[in-house]
Amino acid sequence: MTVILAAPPRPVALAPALALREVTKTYDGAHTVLDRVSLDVPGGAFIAVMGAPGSGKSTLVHCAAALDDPTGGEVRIADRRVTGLGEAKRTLLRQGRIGFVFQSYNLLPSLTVEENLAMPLRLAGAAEDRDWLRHLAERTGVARFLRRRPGDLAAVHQQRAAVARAFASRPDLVVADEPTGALDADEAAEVLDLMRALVDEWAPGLLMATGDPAAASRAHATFALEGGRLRPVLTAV
Ligand SMILES: Nc1ncnc2c1ncn2[C@@H]1O[C@H](COP(=O)(O)OP(=O)(O)OP(=O)(O)O)[C@@H](O)[C@H]1O
Repeated sequence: MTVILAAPPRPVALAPALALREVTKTYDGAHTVLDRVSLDVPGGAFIAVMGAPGSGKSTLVHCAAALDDPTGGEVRIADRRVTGLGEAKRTLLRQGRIGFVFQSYNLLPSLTVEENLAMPLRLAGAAEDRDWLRHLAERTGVARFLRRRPGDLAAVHQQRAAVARAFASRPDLVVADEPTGALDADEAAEVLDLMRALVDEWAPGLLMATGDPAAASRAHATFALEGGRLRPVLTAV
């Protein structure tokens, strides 16, 4: 019998995957990097934030993903207020509800690809779901590498595995910080197409920081971060 795995069921989300309200981040009491930034990332939306080096893209992503606390304003993930949560609750929220893709993959080198993919579910205390992990690995093109260690893989396959890991817990939100920064143009296109397809199929919100206009062009919408403020980038139709 052939078992066909459907896309993972998701409840209809009324709240956006991510809501930033008047988020401000000031370093050292003087250096304001984010200045009252508001942004909604609905489920099923791939949103890019572009900006020059040092404009605050990583700061924005870190505040959005509960890795850092804003100085002011509010962050909500799937209608859960993140701002003001204690570290233990924020860790639980990150493990269960947020997926991460970094420029340098950040796979655990001593674990196999399969163990890396299983890690988010394990950390979130969820039951192991081998059918889901197998489906995820096939969908992201890393099934043939499951027994290998990340260091044995080409860069593009490492990033595919990192994308798989980011979606493993069926998160509300995926954040990607320069996910193509270590890849050549063809590899970057491959990874971006994969991320876009997974957002379209599985409907988390995805917030990507990038300095690369070609990467941003794969998003549903793009914003520029300048002087601490976000402005929509209009694209030609
Ligand atoms: N922990 C910190 N303490 C003090 N200043 C910081 C800290 N983190 C970042 N900054 C400063 O905030 C500004 C924005 O940094 P951030 O890394 O968010 O920008 P970015 O757009 O992601 O840059 P890049 O593209 O070069 O990674 C920079 O001037 C940086 O030096």
